[in-house]
Amino acid sequence: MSINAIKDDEHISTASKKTTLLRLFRYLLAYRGTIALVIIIMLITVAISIINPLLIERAIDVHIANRDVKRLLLLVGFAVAINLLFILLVKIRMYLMAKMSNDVLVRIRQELYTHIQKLSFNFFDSRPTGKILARIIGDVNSLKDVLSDSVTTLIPDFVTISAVVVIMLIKNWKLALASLISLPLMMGGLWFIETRSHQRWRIHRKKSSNLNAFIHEDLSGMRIIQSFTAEKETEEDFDMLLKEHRDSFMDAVRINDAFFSVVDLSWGIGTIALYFVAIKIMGIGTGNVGTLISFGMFIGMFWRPIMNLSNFYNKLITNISGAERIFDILDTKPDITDRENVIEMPPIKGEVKFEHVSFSYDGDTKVLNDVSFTVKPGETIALVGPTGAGKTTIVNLISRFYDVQEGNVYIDGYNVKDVSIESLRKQMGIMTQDNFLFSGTIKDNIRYGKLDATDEEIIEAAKAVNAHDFIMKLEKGYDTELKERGTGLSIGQRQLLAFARTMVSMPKILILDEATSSIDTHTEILVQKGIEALLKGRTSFVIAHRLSTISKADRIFVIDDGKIVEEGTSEELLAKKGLYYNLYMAQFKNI
Ligand SMILES: Nc1ncnc2c1ncn2[C@@H]1O[C@H](COP(=O)(O)OP(=O)(O)OP(=O)(O)O)[C@@H](O)[C@H]1O
Repeated sequence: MSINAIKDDEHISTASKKTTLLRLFRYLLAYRGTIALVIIIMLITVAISIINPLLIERAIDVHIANRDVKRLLLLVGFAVAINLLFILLVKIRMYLMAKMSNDVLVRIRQELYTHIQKLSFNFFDSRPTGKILARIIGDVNSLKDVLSDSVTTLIPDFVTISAVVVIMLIKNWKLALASLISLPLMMGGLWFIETRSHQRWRIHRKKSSNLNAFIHEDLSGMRIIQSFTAEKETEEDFDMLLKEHRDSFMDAVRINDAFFSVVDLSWGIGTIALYFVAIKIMGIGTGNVGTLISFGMFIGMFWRPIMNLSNFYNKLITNISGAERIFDILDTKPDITDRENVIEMPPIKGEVKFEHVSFSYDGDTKVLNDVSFTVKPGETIALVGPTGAGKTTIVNLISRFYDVQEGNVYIDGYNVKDVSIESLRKQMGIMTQDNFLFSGTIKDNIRYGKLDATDEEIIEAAKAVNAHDFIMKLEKGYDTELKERGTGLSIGQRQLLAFARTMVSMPKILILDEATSSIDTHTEILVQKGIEALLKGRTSFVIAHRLSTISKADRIFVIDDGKIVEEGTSEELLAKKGLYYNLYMAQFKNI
């Protein structure tokens, strides 16, 4: 199943509901202290609410019946005091619960984020970003109520229900049974609804994810959409996804609404049964009307928590698919991981060797086919070739973003699979065409290359790649805040910043996918010089588009159809009159 499409529903590996729930509640274990405190508070509040009807019964049947005003006033005073305590305790409980459930959400979100960062390119190749975002933000949010309600509802309401049932049975078992007569009806009803509801909420979450992915892509590509005046087409897609989202919601919510009707109905039947048995069968009269009133209150105290529990159950069903989706990501293993007992790559010189490397992205089509080469430390290699030839794939394998299926990749004689990924990538500088700039200052963006770089190192790196002058012309220099993705800067300026970022990390091996976009001549010269500064003294692989880079390279690899078909300096290759000559003539003859 394709998951690399916005309109396709994701495939989620679904564990049983019980497993998902247990896993979710395991997060609460870290908060045992808070939970214990909340339970104590709840027990006190439950006790207070159970005492209330007993106080009323006593007030009516004893003190009012005996016209004992003094005792009645004492009783009222006691009732006010315990109910004020009740209000205070509820407030404390709400604070504790809100804090705990938020902390758990933060933890889950952090776990997800850290895990996603470890996932391989393969994971990102196959999913629109919006769908990943939907899980980190939306699905995690959906757990908030479930987590807090599980403590505030589950435990105390079970305690209340059990206590009320025991008291009712002790006081009058016939009335108790009459009140609870509709319990089987409710349970059957809820089971019937639940089996149908869960599936529908699962579908709804997938539709939300699709919509999210679409909006994310649409906003990221807004410039393109507007420049191609494709607003109408995207609007149609949006409408379609919105309709699916709405329909799936209506579908799910329709059946959920029945939840409360079932509980209401059962409550009503229980109340009618109570009064019917009490008055018609047992003939309870005016003498012990207090018992009847307190039973009426107990019935409420029995059904209200049942209502709460069904409400919780309802939320659980609505949101458990969110938890399933989160655990689905947490259970996704990165394809590229450190083997057991990997060693740390020592500081390298920069020799790169491919030995009979073949590679396929999908396990079917070979994108690289028996590629072998050795590059000496400090050499600059230009990779050229038609589009789709396999240039990017070669450089992706050097940094081990994917694992080769056949053959081996060695750096300084170390197989890249035998060293830790971190120690390998730390010594490489990778610059793609998308010079991604983050929101933050210019300084922060350059420092990204080496997190502990001093301001001096940053300025030195910027000077080396010719970025310093334009930075100093900005209003706040290195402290200028960049807008998202550096939209306030020109393309050339963004490139220079990306150069500085790589420069500061001082990599031994540099991988550069040279940008093709045309920039003004002045910046072009700066960029050109920036590239030269970057390449100096390190092994470099440049997917080269500029003639100047190509002609200055020590060697050129001409890639075609997953193979190195020609290799040599520009002059040597031109003399051969092969593929390079043709590419060169097609691209540069007018320069
Ligand atoms: N993530 C991927 N999943 C599946 N196939 C891919 C992936 N990336 C690239 N390919 C395929 O592998 C082949 C080589 O792609 P690659 O990006 O290495 O070519 P390239 O020479 O760098 O092309 P260009 O000059 O256009 O960037 C292409 O046929 C491409 O469609």
